[in-house]
Amino acid sequence: MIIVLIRVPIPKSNIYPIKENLSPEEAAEEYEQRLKQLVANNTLKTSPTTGFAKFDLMLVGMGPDGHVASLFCWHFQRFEKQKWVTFITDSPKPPPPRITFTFPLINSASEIALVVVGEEKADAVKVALGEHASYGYPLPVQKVSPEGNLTWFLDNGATSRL
Ligand SMILES: O=C1O[C@H](COP(=O)(O)O)[C@@H](O)[C@H](O)[C@H]1O
Repeated sequence: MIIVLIRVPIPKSNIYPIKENLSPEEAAEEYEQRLKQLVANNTLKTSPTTGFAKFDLMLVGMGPDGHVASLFCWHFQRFEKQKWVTFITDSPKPPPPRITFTFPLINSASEIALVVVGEEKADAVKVALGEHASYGYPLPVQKVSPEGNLTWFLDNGATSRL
């Protein structure tokens, strides 16, 4: 992400990196408070529907297991309803400790671009977008539902099983 950000004219002061010297729990709390400050000083809008911060656009990826952000299938964080930012210490994909936006925050966005590249993600894409495909449980990616448009950007590998 840093590689992307240094190529676009975003002022450094508009980039909010995760504080890596804190524990995951502290870092998640600190990040949530920073977002709330941005709402308080009108830098970020609030969704009138949910009361969570409302980003104009979120760029979201998906793992081969259908996880988005760091919201994984068999982890309770995907069901968080109150917090804006949460943490995980046993992510199945390295690194184990991570912090992540929660679904209520993600889904308060105006627009989401879901960018999925690679054949290893084709099964999860089929479950999310194909007819009658299912693993028998909903994948986190199937819970991505912004207040405005959700647009998928897929390469040939990711669509190979549709
Ligand atoms: O762990 C993660 O993986 C997904 C997918 O990553 P990708 O490099 O295969 O596109 C990513 O979207 C997510 O933000 C990250 O936490």
